[in-house]
Amino acid sequence: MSNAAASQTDTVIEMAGVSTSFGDHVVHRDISLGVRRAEIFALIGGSGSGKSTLLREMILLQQPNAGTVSVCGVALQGISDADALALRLRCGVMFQHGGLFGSLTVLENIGLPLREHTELDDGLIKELAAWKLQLAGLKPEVGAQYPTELSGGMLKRASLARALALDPELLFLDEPTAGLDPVSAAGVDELVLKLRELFGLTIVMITHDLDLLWQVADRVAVLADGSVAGIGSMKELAAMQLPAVRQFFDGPRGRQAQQQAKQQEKQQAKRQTKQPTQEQQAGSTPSKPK
Ligand SMILES: Nc1ncnc2c1ncn2[C@@H]1O[C@H](COP(=O)(O)OP(=O)(O)OP(=O)(O)O)[C@@H](O)[C@H]1O
Repeated sequence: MSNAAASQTDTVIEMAGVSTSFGDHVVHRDISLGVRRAEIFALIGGSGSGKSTLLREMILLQQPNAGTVSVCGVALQGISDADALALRLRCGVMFQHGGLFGSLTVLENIGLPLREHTELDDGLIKELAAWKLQLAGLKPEVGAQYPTELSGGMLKRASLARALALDPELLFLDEPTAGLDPVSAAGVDELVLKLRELFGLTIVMITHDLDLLWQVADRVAVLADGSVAGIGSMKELAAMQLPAVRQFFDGPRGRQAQQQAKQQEKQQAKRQTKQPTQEQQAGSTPSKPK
């Protein structure tokens, strides 16, 4: 495969020259970016910088005024209803406020996409919903509860379980740790990494959570003044001298998250030097049974 062809298939979401306005209010000016297969890609920016609007444009909830968006190789402009539905079924979305139906139990909420979009019988739907509940880190008994009975962290996990119901290829997370205590938020870091590792999901998330960004994001796009002010790994962004980017790193939370990330990197490096590598293990003589 040529390099050009390889890079095309590796880019799952492609936005080119995207401009968006609401009346006179210009939100995006000529934004271009690509999200690669199986990467964890984050959108950050100040309040009102257009993160949610950009995400909505990726999941067919909004049309830009100009430019092109393609997802999994499908151009979204002028897409037919049938193709739009097919594409939506390949995308799991976890909305910021959960979006679960209050009149349904957690298990019924998780099973809803399966009930709507598959011919599976009730028993199988229940089983699959229970598996997604477990995958999202919730105990089986939570399935019988109603959304109003759940803590903020549990609600996010239940919403994530529903987003995973149809085994999506792409997962969109809108502020997955907003409103969570640090322990619950740290659990989300691990969960996001696990999902990518287990299923090779491509994950796009909006977050203000610097810990989450340092721990899980492969690349981050910083939106400011209608454009992408910077794009790269957190390390690369931290080294940039762009004012819009620096704002995220120079506050007390930014410094703390950076220090924490550096410490974890050091600890990991130490652990790696102590542990024998797989090659070393494979090559070592097995100890004699005692
Ligand atoms: N449907 C709409 N009609 C009019 N204006 C809108 C609409 N949707 C978004 N906007 C405006 O577009 C701008 C960008 O909104 P958006 O929600 O994308 O920002 P954001 O970066 O996600 O903000 P936040 O971090 O506060 O959620 C805001 O000024 C918002 O008021």
